[in-house]
Amino acid sequence: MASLFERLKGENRAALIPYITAGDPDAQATVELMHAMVEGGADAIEVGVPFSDPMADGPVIQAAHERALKSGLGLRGVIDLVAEFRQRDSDTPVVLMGYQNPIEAIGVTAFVEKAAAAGVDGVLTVDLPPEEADELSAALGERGMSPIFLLAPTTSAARTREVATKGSGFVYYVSLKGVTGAANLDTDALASQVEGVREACALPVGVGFGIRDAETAGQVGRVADAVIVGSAIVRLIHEQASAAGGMNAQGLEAVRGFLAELRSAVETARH
Ligand SMILES: O=P(O)(O)OC[C@@H](O)[C@@H](O)c1c[nH]c2ccccc12
Repeated sequence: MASLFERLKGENRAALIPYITAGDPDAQATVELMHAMVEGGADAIEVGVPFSDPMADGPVIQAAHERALKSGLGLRGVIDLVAEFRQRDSDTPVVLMGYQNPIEAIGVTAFVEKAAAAGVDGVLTVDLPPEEADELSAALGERGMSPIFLLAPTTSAARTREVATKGSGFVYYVSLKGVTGAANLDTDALASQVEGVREACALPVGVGFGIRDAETAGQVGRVADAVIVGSAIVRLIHEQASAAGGMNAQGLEAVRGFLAELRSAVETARH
């Protein structure tokens, strides 16, 4: 994770990090989609773990969780998919993105062992605040994985400093109030907000929520260290999969093409 941000500093661009919900439209498609996104220009991938009550997520990603749960995919199955992805891609960082409950069901130690063996690089537990995450964070750190935490515009400087000491890899700055998939990203305000985070936290700053096309990706790529795109990709995957009754070559090509558009916006953002 750290070496990615080091390298991109040299290239003077932000990382492009797409999010997908594992198991949507099905488990096999997830691995193929991960490779397609890397081919399109993803620098790292956030893989969402299906959960019955994804309360930080808006309607697009909530529906993806429901579809994925129908296919019966759980946390263990998601980690197996990462291991399968690793057979053909040993570099691209993978961040597991999920809620606390499935981790507790497996147990922190068993979860961390399995994730490390599969080649997971970071874990973001949406509903686990840093002050309650010591056990998980320590176990992740011992196995070279990054605990990643969320910051919001409402997060105090004191709390930002705490996240700076407890997190690693990068911090995830939620650019607006509300749930994933919102449409009211204010990129003008973002520059000073990200500056504020940087004053209290030396980790790279990833920004997500409301980035939906090349234009918004470029605007965020000017000021953030990572541009995180979720709902727009999940929506595209669903459109393609429902039109074709599954993820076929054409669907994968559409996703690859969308990533390539985002990537070129991120590449030119600071030049
Ligand atoms: O969907 P958006 O608005 O593009 O935002 C990214 C987001 O979906 C992704 O990072 C994510 C998916 N589930 C989450 C839960 C909490 C925080 C972030 C996330």
